[in-house]
Parts: sequence; structure tokens; C-alpha cells
Amino acid sequence: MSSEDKHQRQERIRNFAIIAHIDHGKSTLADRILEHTKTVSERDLQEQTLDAMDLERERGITIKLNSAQLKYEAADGEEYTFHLIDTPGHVDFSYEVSRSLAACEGALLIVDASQGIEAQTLANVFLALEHDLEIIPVINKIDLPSAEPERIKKEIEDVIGLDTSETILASAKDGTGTEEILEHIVKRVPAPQGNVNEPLEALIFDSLYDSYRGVIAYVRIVQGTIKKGEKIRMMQTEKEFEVSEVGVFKPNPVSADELSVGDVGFITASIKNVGDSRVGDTVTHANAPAPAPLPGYQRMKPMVFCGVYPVDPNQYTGLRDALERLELNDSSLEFEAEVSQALGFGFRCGFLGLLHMEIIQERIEREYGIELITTAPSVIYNVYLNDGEVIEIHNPSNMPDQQQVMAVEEPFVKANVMVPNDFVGPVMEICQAKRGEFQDMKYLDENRVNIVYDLPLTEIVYDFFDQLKSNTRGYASFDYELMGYKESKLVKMDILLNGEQVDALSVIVHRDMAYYRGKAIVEKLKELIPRQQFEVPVQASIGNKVIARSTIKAIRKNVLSKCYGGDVSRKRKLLEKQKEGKRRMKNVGKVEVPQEAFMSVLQMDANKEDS
Ligand SMILES: Nc1nc2c(ncn2[C@@H]2O[C@H](COP(=O)(O)OP(=O)(O)OP(=O)(O)O)[C@@H](O)[C@H]2O)c(=O)[nH]1
Repeated sequence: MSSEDKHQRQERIRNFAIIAHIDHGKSTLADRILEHTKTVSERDLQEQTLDAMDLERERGITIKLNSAQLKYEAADGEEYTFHLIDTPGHVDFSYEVSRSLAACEGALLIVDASQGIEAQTLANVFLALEHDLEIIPVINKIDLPSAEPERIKKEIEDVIGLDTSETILASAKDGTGTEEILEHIVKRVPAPQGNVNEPLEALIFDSLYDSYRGVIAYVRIVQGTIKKGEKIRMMQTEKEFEVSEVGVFKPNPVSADELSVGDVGFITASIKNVGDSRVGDTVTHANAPAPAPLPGYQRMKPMVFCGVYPVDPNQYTGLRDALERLELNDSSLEFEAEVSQALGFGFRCGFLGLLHMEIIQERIEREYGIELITTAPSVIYNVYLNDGEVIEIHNPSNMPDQQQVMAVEEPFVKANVMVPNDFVGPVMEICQAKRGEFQDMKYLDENRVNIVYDLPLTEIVYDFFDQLKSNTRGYASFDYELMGYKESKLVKMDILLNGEQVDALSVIVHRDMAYYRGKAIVEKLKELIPRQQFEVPVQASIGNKVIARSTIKAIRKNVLSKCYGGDVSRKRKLLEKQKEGKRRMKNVGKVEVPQEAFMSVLQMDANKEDS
């Protein structure tokens, strides 16, 4: 292709993302677009093609980014190449969202006609505006009887300040508006800038590990071109590779001769670890490198840590293999070996957030068949010692003795909560109970309010979101960003079972809440730990001082005594049932403790805590 042809082709490329809150219809709309452009034949179109992972489909959320190349013949008679880049809709993955937006010139903003803008949508729209994207508002689900497109338009204008005169009214369910959306993309989203003759700059906006090809890096070419056989360098990690294949997603990966300015596609280069091709890094040619990497690179750092142990100690090596494999695919997952007196050999793992943590745990159990015991999640604390040393603690049981500690800092976030007026009271109560500091409150329209609080991350890691949902009948939406560290009055609380301290149950709590938390935990443990053959005291202590106590009464339990006579099959069933119940038990000293107990600190309801 001549330079001139390449330029003409570049003029007809449109790169866009879809921004939407969970359930507002992003996947359904993406399906309509794929259908309409005949990218995927209707017969092949599995419901929601873009959400590929099983787990993702089950949970109905987008975890990993995906992209698709579409050909669209527009009303002006020209054929356009669209690249649709899917973005995850969850706070844990906001950095990935920011990189995928950096790969686009435009974004469709999908808002449910019966719901309105939600906190996460707002956060992502502002990210898109920062990247100077052209935003095309689409009000979806107008087929619903409860649709209020005029109210939503006004909300988009008032809250985001977008001009909504050209808003598209759509129903992804019945296909209304799909054609109009495609035409608006052609007219309103700018063609990519950049020059084919400049040194290569390609932005990695996602990468995944394929056991056959190695890492597949998803890239947007910002300057220059890239071909098979060329020597490339990752500008941040400074690793060099030889390109084994370039291609595009249709939406399945298909080889291409070359990727050129404006293209979105993939590169493989026998890269063995996703850590070598990090999201946000810039790919350039090794022998004619670009002068500087693309801006905005950040190393994704885990924020939430927990202990992960195999129920069966023999599966320790299996668990390590599973984590190593998952790490290949997920450069934000971190882990290191850890030994707990209570749980034996396991790993301390770091995650981007709670959802990320749940996803990894579920994948280990499902894909690798390893049953896990996990401890309550914790954040990273900065601990200032009396001797001037500063240490980072991400396992509460490693907290030094109180006498040695001068001060403790914990991470804080700025949280936006959007709710209907009626729920302002309950939301403020929850934030206050979670040690929140009120910052701001704004009306979105007559009906809805945005409340801003500074909150300790650790309180969000606990049951904040669940409480928010249950106290606002599911109406609240919530988003947060990390602000930094602040000093708090934090202490380590230990739990003793039968007089023995259980390291895996230690937590770091605010001094003013220690008594209530301690009381709630010992009560919860009393509920969760089955009666043993002897009486078991459960205590919560700070330093050597016991602050709460409960007792698990002794019983003598023999399930077989229930079976009169010799019904063998019934007997076997009962024994199996008992075995089943025991599977996730760990012996801690002489006491059998079920998995749930290690998460008990997460399961306290607010009322108990406040009472
Ligand atoms: N009535 C109606 N329902 C719709 C429309 N578009 C999507 N839905 C339904 O809304 C629900 C959510 O749609 P999805 O496409 O899965 O939403 P999503 O935004 O992709 O959600 P995540 O993948 O979780 O981010 C599904 O049950 C869809 O069938 C629409 O235009 N009208």
C-alpha cells in the first residue's frame, strides 16, 4: 500500500469505546452493532460476544477488555473501519479503562432511559473528557414503559455538561437506533491523527496470555507501522522481542500483514509473561525508537491483600502453580509464600480490589480444582516505629507490638455515592459509621443527589457496598478513587480460641470501634464454629487485654446414633454429609474451624456493630 493509500485508509478509521454502567445495556448494544455490520453472522452470534470469559458471562460483568474490528458501509457510500474497544465497568479496573480510552477518539455514553447516570459512568465520562474524546450520548432501553428520555437528557446536560441536542434514543433490545449510532460515529468521531512515517509508537491497552502464542498484546498504533519479523522494545520495561505475528480482532484474532497508524489490533512476540508487556507501556522499534514513551503509564499496584491457603495441605504446590499461571495472565496479581500457625503453608496475595480478589479465588477453585481457605482482606498500612523506621504492613498479624508503634497511617479514598433524595439520610449514616468525612453534596436533578465522602479504604473493603445497596434498596451507585494516606488511631486486635491466639484471625481496627468489632466477631465466631467435645472460650484482645468474650458450649455429637437399626445406605449418607461439612474445616489447636470463620470479620451486620 502506498503512503497515499495508507493516508486515505487512516481517514476512514474510527476508534471508539462504550461507556456504561453495569446493566445499562453495553453488551446488548455491542451485539446489535456486530450484527448490523455483519461482523458476526446472526447464527454465530452468541449472546454477548464481547464478554468472552465464562465467569464474566455468569456474573454479567465485563472483566477483561476486548476489542473488535468492524467494516461499515456508511450513508456516504464509503466503507469505514471501526474499532470497538470494550471497557470494564468496575472500579477495580479503572486504570484499564483509562488506557482503553486513550486508544480511542470517541466514546458512546450509554445511559439507561429508566435509571439515569450512575457514579461509575460519571467517573468514566470524566476520564474520557480528560482524553479529549468525542462523546456521543445514547439513551438506551427507550422501549421500556418507565423510560424517561427527557429527564435523562437533562441529567446528562446538568451533571456532565454535554450538549444533548444530538442524543440518540435507542433500544438495544429491538435494534432501534443502531444505524443512527453508526452514522454518528462516522460523522462525529475524528479519524486518528499520526503519521505512518514516524517511528513506531503503539499503546498496549490490554494483554493476555495464550499458552500457544505467549502473550497477546492488544495495541493501538499511535505513530508508524509494525510488521512480523521486526525487533521491538517495550519502552517502560525495556525488554526486546521479535514480532511473530500482528493481526486484528474480527472479533476472533486474524493475522494481518501490517498494523499502521490508527489501527487497533494485536502483537505476539513469544513473550512469556504479561509482566513484560504491561498495560500502558509503549511498543517501539528497537533500532529506530520513538523519542519518548506515550504519557500516562502507571504500574498497577494491588490495594487489597489476603491469605490464601489450600484446605488440603497436599495441594500447596498445586496452588503455587495455579497462582504462577494466573500471574502470567494478570500483571496486577501479586503473591508471596506465607506461613500461618493456624492455616499452615499458603500465600499472601495482592489484588486491585475486592472483585478482582473474588475472581481470582473463584478461578483457582474452578479451573484448578483447589479448595481454598482465605483470610479477611486487608489494606496496606504505613507503620511508623519509635526508632524512626517506617514499615509497610499488609498482614495484620505482622503488626509490631503496640509499645513500638508511634503512628499508623491507612489509605483513604474519595467516594462518590449517587442516590435518590429519599436515601440521603441512610447513606450519610453509613458513611459516618464507616469513619467517613463529609466533603460535598450536589443535586443532580430534583430527584437525585451526589454525596462525596472521604473514607478509609479498609471500611470499603468490608461490607460498605452491601450495606449501601441494602439500605437504599439497590438504588445507590458508588465509585471511588485513592487519595493517599492519613494517620488514624489503629490497633491490632487478636482473636483467641481456647486460649490460643489464631494469627489468621487478627485484624487491624480503629481504637474507637475495637470494642464493638471485637464483640461482634466473637459472637459471630460462636455462631460459625460448631460445638466441640469440650467448651471453647472465644476472646478478642488488644495487647494482653481481653475486650470481648463468648463461649462455645460443649456437646457430644454422634450422628450415627440417629440411625436406629442397620440401614447401611442411610448411615453412609449421613457420614458423607458429615464429611462434606468437614471439608472446609481447619484444625486450629484442638478446635475445628470452618472457612466462613476466617471471613467472620466481614460478615457482621451494621446494627450489631452500632448497637
Ligand atoms: N428492555 C430493554 N432491555 C435491554 C435493552 N438493552 C439491554 N437490555 C437488558 O438489560 C440487561 C443488561 O444488559 P447488558 O447488555 O448485559 O448490560 P451491560 O451494560 O453489558 O452489563 P455489563 O456487561 O454487566 O456491564 C439485559 O437483561 C438486557 O437484555 C433495551 O434496549 N431494552
